[in-house]
Amino acid sequence: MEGSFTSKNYQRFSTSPMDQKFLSPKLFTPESFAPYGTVVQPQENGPMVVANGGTAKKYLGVSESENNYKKSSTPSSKATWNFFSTKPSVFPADEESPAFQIRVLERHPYTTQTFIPLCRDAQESSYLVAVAPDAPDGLPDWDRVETFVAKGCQGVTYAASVWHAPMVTIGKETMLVAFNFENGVDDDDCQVQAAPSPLDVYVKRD
Ligand SMILES: NC(=O)N[C@@H](O)C(=O)O
Repeated sequence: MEGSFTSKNYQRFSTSPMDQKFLSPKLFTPESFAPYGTVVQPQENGPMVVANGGTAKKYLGVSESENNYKKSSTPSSKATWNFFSTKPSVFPADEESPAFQIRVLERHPYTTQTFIPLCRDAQESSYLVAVAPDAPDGLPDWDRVETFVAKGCQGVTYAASVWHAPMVTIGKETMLVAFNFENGVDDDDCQVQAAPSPLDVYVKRD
C-alpha cells in the first residue's frame, strides 16, 4: 500500500469483505493476551508500593523477561535494548476497508521480546498486535491468528517462541523501546514465516 490514504479512498482488497476471511482486532487485555505473553501495564489489584519519595506508585512485576539461549547451539547471549522509530502501517479505516494485511509472522525461539511505546497518547490506538499459536508442525497456525489493538499506555511482551507480526503502528510515526536477548545467530534470534495468503485486518477508528 503506497502513499497516504484515508478510509474514503482506501484501496480495497476485495469486492466485498464478507467473501473473504478478515480479522477484527480484540481489546488488548491481560486475559485475552495471556496465551501469548503479557500486556505491560499496571495490573488490576496487582502489587503496588509508594516509591520515589512518595511521588510515585510503583507497580511491581508487570512483565517477565526470559532467556533460554543456554538451550541453543550458541549459548552465549546478551541483553539487548533497541529503539524502533516506525512509520505507520495502519490507518484506522471503516469496517468496509481492510486496514492492514498480515503477510509474515516471526518468533524469537529463545527469548521474550518486549515493546514499550513512547510519545503516544495513553488511550490512543497505537499499534496492532498479531499473534498465532503453533500448528502441529511448529509453524504458525494461520487459521488461528488473533489480533489486538494496543493503546499508547500499554506495552507488550511476547512470550519466547510465540509467533507474532513485526511491529505495526497505527496512524502516525511511533517510537518504541524494545528489549530482548540475542546471541547474534540469525536463526536463533528471529525466525520468519510468510503467510500462505495475506490476512486482512480491519482496524476501526477510535
Ligand atoms: N522484523 C523485525 O524487526 N523484528 C523485530 O521484532 C526484531 O528486531 O526482532
